[in-house]
Amino acid sequence: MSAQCGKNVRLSRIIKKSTGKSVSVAFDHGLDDGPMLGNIHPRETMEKIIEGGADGVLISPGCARICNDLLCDDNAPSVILRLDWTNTFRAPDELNYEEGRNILISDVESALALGADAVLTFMFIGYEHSEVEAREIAKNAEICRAAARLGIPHIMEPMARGNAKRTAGREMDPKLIALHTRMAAEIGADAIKTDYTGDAVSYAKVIDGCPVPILIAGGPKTSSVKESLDMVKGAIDAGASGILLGRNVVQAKDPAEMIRALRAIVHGGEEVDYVLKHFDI
Ligand SMILES: O=C[C@H](O)COP(=O)(O)O
Repeated sequence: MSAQCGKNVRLSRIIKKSTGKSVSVAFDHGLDDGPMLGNIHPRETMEKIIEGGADGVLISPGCARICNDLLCDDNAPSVILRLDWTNTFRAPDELNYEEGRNILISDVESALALGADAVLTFMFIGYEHSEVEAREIAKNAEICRAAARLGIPHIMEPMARGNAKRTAGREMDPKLIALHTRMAAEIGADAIKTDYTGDAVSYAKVIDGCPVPILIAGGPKTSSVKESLDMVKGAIDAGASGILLGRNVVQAKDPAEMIRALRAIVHGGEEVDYVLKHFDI
């Protein structure tokens, strides 16, 4: 029971009790994709994330060290530590891999030592060779058991990727998202970060079939700010427990102001038009 107490306390720092929602930022791109707009100088971006008032921030073990003093600030977000690395997002366009590869780079004990309030791992489904998918499940089950022993929430990030005919190009397919989010919940996820389907009606069905909180992932920066706000509003209207957005925050004109705008929608229940009018985003 005491380990569950630890999970509850830590998860409440990320998904706030007052609204049942979270505005968290994914800032782990350097680990898989290297330097890019928004992460060239990690400490500068982290200062913006803190200024905006994010509830949680997803970072790599290295970034937890680089930003250690910033993460001790009064208003610093909770740390969600990424425990795995992947080349899935670079393949196949950059390196011509047939399929992505994924591997653990840290563990739950190390995450606690770095100050994490939660750990997070990918759970890819849909690779051509089913043993890769099986390894993904085994990886998540292993981390899940360690997290349960040590009282730290395990957020799983299930995603339909790979070249297999049954998943290729179907990342936002409501049936696949319903499948992998439910699988993650049944393995033991405390919360889930995953793709949005693109509309509130189909997402409400995903959420209805998933017994643990879902935070949406953002994906590439949208062509307009309104598009990303519409995505967030749709997910919240569908019953999502919040957001764990990356590029649409860290590549925004002003990431701090973007976080404040997102908080108005997610925690404040504001409409997109109101936010566009009242925030300089
Ligand atoms: O899942 C990977 C990263 O957390 C990316 O986040 P993003 O797609 O919202 O930029």
